[in-house]
Parts: sequence; structure tokens; C-alpha cells
Amino acid sequence: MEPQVSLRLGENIDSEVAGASRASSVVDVVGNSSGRISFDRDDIAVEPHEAGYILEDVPHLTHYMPHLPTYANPIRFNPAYSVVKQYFVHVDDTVAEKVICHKGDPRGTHFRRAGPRQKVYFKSDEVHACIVTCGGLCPGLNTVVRELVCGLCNMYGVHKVIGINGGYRGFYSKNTISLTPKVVNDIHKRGGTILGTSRGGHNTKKIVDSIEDRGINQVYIIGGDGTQKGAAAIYEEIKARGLQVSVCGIPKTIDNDVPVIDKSFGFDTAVEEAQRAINAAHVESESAENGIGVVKLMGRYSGFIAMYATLASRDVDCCLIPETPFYLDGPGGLFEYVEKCLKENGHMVIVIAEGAGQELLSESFHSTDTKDASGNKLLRDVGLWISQKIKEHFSRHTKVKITLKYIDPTYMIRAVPSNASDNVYCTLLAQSAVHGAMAGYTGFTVGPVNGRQSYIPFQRIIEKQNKVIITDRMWARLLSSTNQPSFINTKDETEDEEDEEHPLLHENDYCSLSSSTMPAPICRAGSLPSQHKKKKPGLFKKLSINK
Ligand SMILES: Nc1ncnc2c1ncn2[C@@H]1O[C@H](COP(=O)(O)OP(=O)(O)O)[C@@H](O)[C@H]1O
Ligand SMILES: O=P(O)(O)OC[C@H]1O[C@](O)(COP(=O)(O)O)[C@@H](O)[C@@H]1O
Ligand SMILES: [Mg+2]
Repeated sequence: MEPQVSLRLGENIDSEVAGASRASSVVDVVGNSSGRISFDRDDIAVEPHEAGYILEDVPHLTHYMPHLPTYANPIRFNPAYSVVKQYFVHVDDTVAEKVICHKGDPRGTHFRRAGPRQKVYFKSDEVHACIVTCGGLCPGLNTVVRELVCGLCNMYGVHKVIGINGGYRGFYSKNTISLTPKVVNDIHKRGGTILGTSRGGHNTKKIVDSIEDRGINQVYIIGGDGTQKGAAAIYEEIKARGLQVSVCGIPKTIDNDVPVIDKSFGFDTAVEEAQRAINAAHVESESAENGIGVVKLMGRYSGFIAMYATLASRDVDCCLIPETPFYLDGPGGLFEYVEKCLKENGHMVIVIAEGAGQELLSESFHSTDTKDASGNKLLRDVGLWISQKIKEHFSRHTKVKITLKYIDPTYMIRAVPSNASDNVYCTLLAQSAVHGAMAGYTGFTVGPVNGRQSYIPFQRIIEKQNKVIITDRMWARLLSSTNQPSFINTKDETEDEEDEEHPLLHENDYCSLSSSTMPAPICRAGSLPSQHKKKKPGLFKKLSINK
């Protein structure tokens, strides 16, 4: 079956924008010849047509400004691109969210494919774009800034691009940075962001006032989950004021915790840079008698950097991440495993993500929650804590003398420039963002879905965090690479097997589960918390059978 364009019947089929006349509809169910249904995201849940797919579309300026004029895309006059056959993205092109299907499955959710359109909704010399970077640092920020500027200026002939200083709060300050291809020429070789960044300080009304006062009509917002929530609020306010301003979010997070997209920029660089710390830990531990190297890596709620760095290195004996429960004492606990490693190999390396075991730390410190300016919970140093616990264990309960070195490379990893593959990734991301804004899309985030750049509604990006699925094959690969304990005792596994009520679950069922449904860290030796046993029996064993 040929996928159909998500236009309403009676709409101009030549229109560059699917559903251009709709007020706010962003989700279409595209079916076969028997028809299709369009609906507002906020309205009702609609069952997709048996043979159709759901197009989770992004808003367009014409949804609230229906009579905007269009212009021929200036790229067609650019010698670099005019020779490329089929350079423009077809209006029907969509990208499937899931590429693994089972016989009889519905075709699932699709996103609009990113790329240049035949028509644009801005005259190049009328574009006044701004770029802002928010939240924590991440390798590649400067590359994205560079490629946004070069994409706007070199591909579309835009002359007015400004940088907002120091994150969202920079919208309220007088000073901005004028950005030209010359200014940004070398910045991709530097870590950090030339624009500066910050946490907190988001005031939607004041930001949109500033956008209006300055005559800005394209806003590129680079940042993580918090930033994208802020971008969504800015878009809503701009829509409410009826402004012809495209708002485009570019997901940034070293933690790789943004959902839907394949991975976030800077992640590859972070994994690569983490190897240096792991190597150092390995050298130190190998060179001492009963040497233990502990490396803390970033990852507040998602342990992707720790997991991939461990898999890449092969020198790591134990990887602890926020998504996995672990405990210290007793059979199957961490101390027992450390003793075993030292006995067998004379040394060991532990990688721990910063958000791992936080519940265990809270128990130790009885701390109250403190937050940063953006409202993110401030975490205690788990690396230091676990290092002390291991030292205490060996001095109090064994005769083994250990040498433990704790390495915290987190900010060093975050501050490096992006590597080659991240640079290419950042280029595609930035160019896709520019194409989308020029084509009049707004209220969208850009990112790769199954290898294809796509336009994704803000809602999908901010509704949950991407997490390591510990029942997935990737975590199983890690466990088999490190041989670390799963921190699940056999008694619990047997209980799970006996539970016939719960059918096998598909991996995608888990992708849609939030952290609240994942097991809480185990606090006591040798047993799982009771709510874990009751809520998700079979969580660990059964899914692996399904792969
Ligand atoms: N729910 C929210 N609504 C509006 N703005 C937000 C929200 N959460 C965070 N922000 C703003 O986004 C910016 C970055 O958020 P932060 O959580 O620090 O980093 P990140 O975007 O990398 O997750 C901050 O300026 C913060 O004020
Ligand atoms: O010390 P900071 O700058 O607040 O940043 C610490 C946090 O920033 C991160 O690197 C990334 O967080 P964001 O994506 O929210 O910016 C986390 O891994 C880490 O916990
Ligand atoms: Mg964040």
C-alpha cells in the first residue's frame, strides 16, 4: 500500500505542507483507500486504521496564519545543491518510529522526514534568526551553532543571525552576538559553547517579548529535556500572539536521555573520552596489588555513557547505572563480587554512573533534596561514596589490603570538542533544523529516527526520558562482557518463573515504560523490595526469552 499524504480531502494537493489549513491538528492517522482520520493531539485517542500508520506531525505557521505567502526555495539556485537530483524532500516522506515489525502489526507511528522543501515561508533577506544554548555543556554545541549559521547564510542567503548570551536568561539582556560564517568558522574545534549557557531563568513571556521586540522570526534552541520544555512554552506563547516566528528545538544531552531520537550529539565523543579515564583506572589497578579503579561517568537518570563506555573498553569488571538495582553486602552483592575479582585477577575496574545507587546514598546521609536553578535534583558523589564503602569493607571485614583509586573525569569529558562522527551528526542536525524553519514548520525538535533526520513534536521529546532498558539485549551483552552479578537472587527468579499471570513482554513495551515502572534500587542484601516482586514479576528473566 502506498502511504497517502496526510492532507484533508479538499485541500490543495500542491500544498507543500500537509494539513496546512488546520488550526492545530498535529496527529493524522493515514490509512489506505478506505479513508483516514485527523485529530488533535489533545482531543481523543484514535485507533489507527488496520493498514495505516499514525503521522505524528509537527505544527506549521500556516496552522494559525493560513494566508502566508510562499517563495521558491533559494537552494535550487545554489550550484552546490542544484546538481543533486531529488534534493528536495517529497511532501509525503515520513520516517517510521519502529523498524522492526511483526506479521500483522499496524504500521505504527511515523514522523515527518526532515530536509529542504520546494517552497519556503520566509524571504531570505527578511529572516532574523537567533540561536541560544541552554543547560549543561556537551561536546558538539559549537559545531551545531556553526552549522546553523553556515546553513542559514550559505544555503539560504540569510544575513541576520544573532547569538543569545548565556542561555534563556540572555534574552533579557541587551547584548547579543552577531553570528556570521566568518565568526563561527573555527568554533567547532573548541569545547563548550561560544554563546555561553545557564540553568534556570526561563520566563516565557519575557523571552517572547524580547523575540518580538528584536524582530526575530526564527528561534533555534539547543538544549536538553528542560530546554525543550522551555522551547515548547515559547512556541505556545508565540502561537497565542499570532507571530510569524518558527521555533525549532535541537536536542542536546550528554546523558543521551532524550527519547525518540537514535542518540544525541556529543554522546559518541563522551563514550570515546571516557575510555581515557577507564584506561587510566585499569593501568592503576593492574599495577598495584589488589588494585581497584573506580571511574564515575555522567548520567543522572540514564546510564548510557557508562554502559557504552564499558562495552567499548572491555577492561571494566562492573558497571553500575541508575536503572539497575544493586546492593553491597551479602550473597550476590557488590562486595562479594569485588572479593572474587581480586582473588581471581588481582585487580578490578568499576564504572559507576553518577545517578546510580542514589537511594543507597540517601539512606546513608538522610539528606534532604536540593535542586539546581533548573529544578534538577543535585546528586551526591556516588563515586566517592562507593570508594569509601569498599575501603571500609576490606579494612573491617577482610585481611586483604587493597589500593583503590577513584577517578572522576565527568567535567573533563563534557568539555572536549566533538569528535569526527559527532561533527558530521551536528551538521546534519543543524541543516535539517534550518530546512524545517525555512519551510515554515514550528514547535518541533529535529533528530535522527532510525538513521533518518525527522521533525518530531515537542511533546514526544519532553514527555519522558530515554533510559537503558535493563531487560534489553544490550544490557545482557554488558552483563556477559563484565560477568558482574545481576543483583537478583535466585529465589526471586524462581518466584518470577512461577508467575503465569504475566505474559511475555515485547521490548517496545518496556521502551514506553517510565522510570516509575522500573524496579527501585535494592537496599538490603540478598532480597528484592516487595513492590518490585509484585509489580513486575518476570521483568528480568522473561523478556530475554522474547529476543
Ligand atoms: N519545565 C520547564 N519549563 C520551562 N523551562 C524550563 C523547564 N525546565 C527547565 N527549563 C529551562 O531550560 C533551561 C535548561 O534546563 P536544564 O534542566 O538546566 O538543562 P537541560 O535542558 O540540558 O535539561 C533552563 O534555563 C531552565 O530554566
Ligand atoms: O554541574 P552541572 O553543570 O549542573 O551539570 C551536571 C549535570 O549535567 C549533565 O552533564 C547533563 O545534564 P543536562 O543534559 O540536564 O544539561 C548531567 O550528566 C550532570 O548531572
Ligand atoms: Mg536535563
